[in-house]
Formats: sequence, C-alpha cells, structure tokens
Amino acid sequence: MEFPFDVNALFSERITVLDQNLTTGRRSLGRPDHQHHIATVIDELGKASAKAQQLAAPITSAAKLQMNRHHLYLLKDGESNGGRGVAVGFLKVGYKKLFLLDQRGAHVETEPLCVLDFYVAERLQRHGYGLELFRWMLQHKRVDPVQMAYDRPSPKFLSFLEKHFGLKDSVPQVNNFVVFDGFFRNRSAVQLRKAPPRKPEGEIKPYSLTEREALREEQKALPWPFARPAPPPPSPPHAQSSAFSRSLSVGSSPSRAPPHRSLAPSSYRGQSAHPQLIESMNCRARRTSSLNRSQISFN
Ligand SMILES: CC(=O)SCCNC(=O)CCNC(=O)[C@H](O)C(C)(C)COP(=O)(O)OP(=O)(O)OC[C@H]1O[C@@H](n2cnc3c(N)ncnc32)[C@H](O)[C@@H]1OP(=O)(O)O
Repeated sequence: MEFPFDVNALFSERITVLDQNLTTGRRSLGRPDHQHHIATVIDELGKASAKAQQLAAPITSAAKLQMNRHHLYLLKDGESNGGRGVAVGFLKVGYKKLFLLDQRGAHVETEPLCVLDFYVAERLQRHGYGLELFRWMLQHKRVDPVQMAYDRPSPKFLSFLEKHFGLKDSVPQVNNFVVFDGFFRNRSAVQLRKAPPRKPEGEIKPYSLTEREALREEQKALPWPFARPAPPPPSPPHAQSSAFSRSLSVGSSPSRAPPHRSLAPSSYRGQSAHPQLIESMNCRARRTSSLNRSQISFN
C-alpha cells in the first residue's frame, strides 16, 4: 500500500511494533506530522482489512489502537515506491479474558493472547509476508500458535494456520473465538480457571469486551451462531450488501465471516439453527474443525 509520504521515514525497521502510543521510538517523538502519518497508515490498512473480510466497519484504526492495550506489527517493503517504501500488511494481537469450552465442554476462564486482525495487501498475498509477520510476533511474544485464540478467523487465515502451523482441529466454542486442539494442554492452573457456575437467571458471557461490543449489543438475544440477522440497516444505496455483514451476534466478531464451513449453518443467513449443528456442538467427539476446504470459497 502506497502513501503520498515517505514510509521509510516513519518506520525504520522492516517490522515495527506499535502500541497505544503510536510512536516508532525517538523518530516520531515531538513530530506531529509523523504521528499523523502513522495514524494514516494504520487507518488505511484497517480499512483495507475490513474490506477484505467484508466487515461492516474497520476493527483496526489508530484511534482504537490508542484506546486498547494491543500490539500491532506493521510490515513494510522499504525498496518499493521509488525507495519511499510501502506498507505490506499488519497483524494485531492482544490479551482477552475469554470463557471457553474445553474438550469436555466445561467452561473455563482464560486470558490468552488473541489474533484480532491480520491483513496483507491483496496483490502481495501468498508471497510469505503473512508468515513473516506471524513468526515475528510469535518470537516477540514468546508464544506458540496453539496457545493462542483467534477472533473469528477468515477462511484464508484458517488455511494459513493449517498450512504453516498444522492447526486444524479446533475445540468447538459458542463464541467466535477459535482455539485448537492442544490449547488446553500444558496450561497452568493460573492460566486456566474453571468458570463460576452459571447463575440460573443469567448467562456466562463467553467473551470479553472488545471494540466490537457496541455492534454486539445490537444482537444480544442469542450466542453466535444461533443469532438472527439484524434487520437490514438503513444504509445508503451504495452500501455493500453482504449476508455476513448482517449476521451480528453475541460473543462474536459480528460482521466477520464464520470461522468454519461446518460452523456456517443456514442460521448464518437468517434461518434457524440446523439441528445437526446443535448436535455437533454437543457432541465433543465430532469436531467442527473437520474443515472441508473444497467447500470454502476464498475471495
Ligand atoms: C483473526 C483474523 O484476523 S481473521 C482475518 C484474516 N485476514 C484476512 O482474511 C484478510 C485477507 N487475507 C490476508 O490478508 C492474507 O491472506 C493473510 C493475512 C490471511 C495471510 O497472509 P499471506 O501473506 O497471504 O500468507 P502467506 O503467503 O504467508 O501464506 C500463504 C498461505 O495462506 C493461505 N492463504 C493466503 N491467501 C489465500 C487465498 N487467497 N486463498 C486461500 N488461502 C490463502 C494459504 O494457506 C496459503 O498457502 P497456499 O498459497 O499454499 O495455499
């Protein structure tokens, strides 16, 4: 992604880690123009990521990064654009308190590192840049991919995780976070706590508050994937019509595509949950992760 300013002047390293401060070390301190340009790069990448995932709105922006304790890894190609550099993509991660179901279906309270957003510019995808970013983050955070949770991973990202890290068998959840077989293994009692028993009148909130919360509130009735679609928004005529963008739900990244083909029931498009889906969620033996990739359409 090109910008009308010098990307290399903003980011000296090939991969830069950005946090709440939106600075890149001393270079940008006391340089309002640098801060402004850094914000522009994040905002534009966030918009492109949302578009690629058919999200109703970006989940990554400079303003959101400033409000959260997330880390955003930004990859540039310093040679391109006549030596001014281009932004290749980014990976955003952060810790989330989550209520997850273990293999036996018991609620467990965890706070794993989560992949929240991930994007490589369209024309540069499938060139290994995503892997470069991901590996860099793993080293920086000293974490294994299997120890992480994934916020509603797209089909491309699921394919990426399977190809590069052999992650394919997921443990079914009722929220939109995906964790893989092995997630609950080798975790200390401190990292995993049994969730308090469910109150008769209440519900266990299977996710933590995120920037997507506002959208979720609109669809509070049922947990994904049982939620009904929101009524069509009073959108301008040019707004993109997408089945996914209407599938808002509790505990979800509301407007992201469903993580698995097998978790993409007809309810996702506004019909009631398929009995087979309910059965499959009850039956631990039958994993939802037996992903039939030939059935997934990639964009
Ligand atoms: C929690 C979340 O953030 S979910 C959102 C994930 N982001 C998106 O879906 C946005 C659009 N996609 C992308 O930006 C990129 O494809 C990413 C970030 C998922 C992966 O980055 P890339 O640089 O393309 O990955 P990289 O080149 O290292 O690895 C390639 C592998 O990723 C997967 N992949 C990447 N692009 C595609 C695609 N168009 N179709 C299918 N699989 C793909 C495949 O497994 C591919 O291996 P293959 O080419 O042998 O089939």
